[in-house]
Amino acid sequence: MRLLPPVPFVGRELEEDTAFGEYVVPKGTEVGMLIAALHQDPEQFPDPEKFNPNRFDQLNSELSQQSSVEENSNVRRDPFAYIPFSAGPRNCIGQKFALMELMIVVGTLLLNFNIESTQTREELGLRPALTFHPAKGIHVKLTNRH
Ligand code: HEM
Repeated sequence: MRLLPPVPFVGRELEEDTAFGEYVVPKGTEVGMLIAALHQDPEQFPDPEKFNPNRFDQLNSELSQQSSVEENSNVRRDPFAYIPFSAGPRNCIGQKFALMELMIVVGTLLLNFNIESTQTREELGLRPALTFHPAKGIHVKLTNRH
């Protein structure tokens, strides 16, 4: 969700002149926000290329009460540094459903199987479109744990 966010970018049309740092972008401009790049900001995620789920550990014990993805981010991190479901009034309406589904599916798989990837990240052959797709599928080896 951080390194390869399924939705790599979102767009908005500015309703008013908006300042981004030293630049003022006029009303009506279409702005693209590259979530995939945002998630690799080394100031927010040191050693950004590294897959390290422990980055999100701090509040994991509160996961069951979590009401938004941001709450599961490191508290010292900018609240908008990690936005796989976007943010604001038009963010993902399926966010909570998707997270529940993810936890159930991934949890059930991990309880029952050891999972080993047979590809490197480069071999996934990412095909960026509206959503990120692996060009040739995701190949894993499952070994029964029981
Ligand atoms: C891991 C899974 C998912 C991710 C990463 C994801 C991500 C996103 C993102 C980034 C947006 C764009 C929001 C924006 O423009 O600011 C979006 C919109 C949306 N998503 Fe998801 N989504 C996921 C799963 C789902 C599911 C399961 C559903 C429905 C059951 C869903 C329904 C929607 C809808 C209806 C919108 C449009 C909301 C609007 O424009 O008001 N998504 N999603």
